Amino acid sequence: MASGTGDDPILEVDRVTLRFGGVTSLAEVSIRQQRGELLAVIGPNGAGKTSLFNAITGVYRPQDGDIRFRARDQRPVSLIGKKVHEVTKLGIARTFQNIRLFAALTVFENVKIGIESRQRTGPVSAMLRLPRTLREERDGDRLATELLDFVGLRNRANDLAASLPYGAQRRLEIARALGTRPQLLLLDEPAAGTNPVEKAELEDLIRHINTEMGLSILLIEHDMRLVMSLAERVVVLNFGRVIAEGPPAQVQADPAVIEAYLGTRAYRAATGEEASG
Ligand SMILES: Nc1ncnc2c1ncn2[C@@H]1O[C@H](COP(=O)(O)OP(=O)(O)OP(=O)(O)O)[C@@H](O)[C@H]1O
Repeated sequence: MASGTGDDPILEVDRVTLRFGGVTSLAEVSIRQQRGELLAVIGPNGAGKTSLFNAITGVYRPQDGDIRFRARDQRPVSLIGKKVHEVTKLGIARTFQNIRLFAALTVFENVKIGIESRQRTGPVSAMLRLPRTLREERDGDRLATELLDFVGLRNRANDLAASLPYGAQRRLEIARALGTRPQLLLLDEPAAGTNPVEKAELEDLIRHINTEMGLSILLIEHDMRLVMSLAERVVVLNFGRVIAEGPPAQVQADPAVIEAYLGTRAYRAATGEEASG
């Protein structure tokens, strides 16, 4: 759901280089995402996809380059040197490749944690239960219920997060991320480990977040069918470099991409070839 025809980037990754000792996980990576766009980042294992998310969200600080985020009606802000919670406050949320939920808390409480990370009340006013605290709490409860409704988990609100089936845990993680009221949502392999039914539900959910909520989405996903069906544009990383970008069909037919993927599980899944080694 790219917004109009004008150039209105929400995220600009500008020649970013990230190294760990001798390993270069991102090499002069440049990516420009338009507001409202559902952009996928693909690439073989170790290509640098999660490193890119970690660089955007303040987990890692790149040695070179800049990353700029522009919230609606705001000036661009550099994310370099920002802490994880500062990046969240600016309007960027993420989910993780390996689900990170509070297993011993309820479904509702998990979403409330996301919401409270953006609320303004400090510990003192929370303790004194000042009017603003009470109002924020009511608003937070309402938003949590709406989000659980949106991801189809309202009837599981009081269950422990750990008791949910795997696909539902993935949807809960997305609800928690949405609780921070992001403008840009980073999804790191949201369908990993899910069965075909759960995958179809996640596909619908991701599409709705993009079209109904109007959020920009940056999606890392190994499932090519999902990428091809959801993404408007695809960026391909290999050994930390961007080797191709464009509409899904064009990227899929790109010889450099085919070569990078040849023999990998993702390629076989995409082409329907049998796993022959
Ligand atoms: N904290 C770290 N310390 C050292 N090397 C790292 C670190 N994080 C990432 N790397 C290296 O950076 C490279 C890119 O890794 P990254 O996890 O970003 O790839 P990926 O594309 O997300 O892979 P996958 O699809 O397997 O998740 C790899 O060589 C990895 O070993």
